[in-house]
Amino acid sequence: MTALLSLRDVRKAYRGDAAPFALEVPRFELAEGEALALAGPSGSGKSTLLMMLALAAPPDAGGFVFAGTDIMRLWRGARRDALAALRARRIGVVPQTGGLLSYLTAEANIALTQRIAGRRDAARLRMLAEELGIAAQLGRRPAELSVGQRQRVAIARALAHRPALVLADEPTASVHPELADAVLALLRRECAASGAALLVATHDPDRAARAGYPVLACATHAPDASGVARSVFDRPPLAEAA
Ligand SMILES: Nc1ncnc2c1ncn2[C@@H]1O[C@H](COP(=O)(O)OP(=O)(O)OP(=O)(O)O)[C@@H](O)[C@H]1O
Repeated sequence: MTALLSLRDVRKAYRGDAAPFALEVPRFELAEGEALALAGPSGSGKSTLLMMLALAAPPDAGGFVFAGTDIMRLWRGARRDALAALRARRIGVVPQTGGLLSYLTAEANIALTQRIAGRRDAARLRMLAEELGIAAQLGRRPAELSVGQRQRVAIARALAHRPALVLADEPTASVHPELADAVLALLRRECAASGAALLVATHDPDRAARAGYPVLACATHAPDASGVARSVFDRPPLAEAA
C-alpha cells in the first residue's frame, strides 16, 4: 500500500489561559483509497487534526508529507498559495452541517469544488448526484432540501473534483440517528468508488465500526503538572500494520 499522507511526531498546542491543550501524533499514515474513523470525546483534538490534514492550520512541529509534498516546508516558507492549490485540487471536505452556500442551487454548490480546482466535469457531477439519490434536487437551493439531502449534496461536492483525500468532521452530527448510518455508508461507498482516501472524525466509534470503518481511538491524558491536557493519536506505519 502506498501512503497518501504521513505524519511523524506532529504536535499542536493551544496555550489558552483557561484550558491549555496539546495534540500529539507520534505516527499516522493513511494509504491511498483507505477509509478510517478517528474517534475521541468532545475536545480531544479531532477537528484540530483534520484542520492540519486539510492544510488549513500548521502543526507546531513534526513531519508531514501529503501526496509526495513536504507540507512542513510549505508552512515554513509561508507558501499559502501552494497550500491552497494543493488543498483545492487534492482534498474534499464534508463539514458537520453540510456547509452549503444558501444562495446557490445544489448543482452549483457541487460544481464549486470543480471550479476552484479548475476541473469542470458535468458528467461526473450528474453521476454523483444519481449515485447519491439527489439528481431530482439539483435545481433546488439548500433551504428547499431535507437535512439528509443537504448532507448528500455536501458529499457530492467533496468528491466532485476527484480529490485524493476526503475529510469529514462529524458528518452525521446534524442528521437523525437512522440517517447517520446511511450517511456514513454512503460516504465510504462513494470514496471507495472514486479511489479517494477517507477520514471521518466521530465521537461514536460504534456507529463508525458498524458502517465498516476501521477505528483509530485517541488516548486522552488529564492535565499534567503544568496544566496541559494531552490527546494522542498514534497509528503504526502501514508496513508494520500489514
Ligand atoms: N483556536 C483555538 N484556540 C484555543 N484552543 C482551541 C482552539 N481550537 C480548539 N481549541 C481547544 O483544543 C481542544 C481540542 O479541540 P477540537 O475542536 O480539536 O476537539 P474535537 O475533538 O474536534 O471536539 P468536538 O468533538 O467537540 O468537535 C479543545 O480543548 C478546544 O477547546
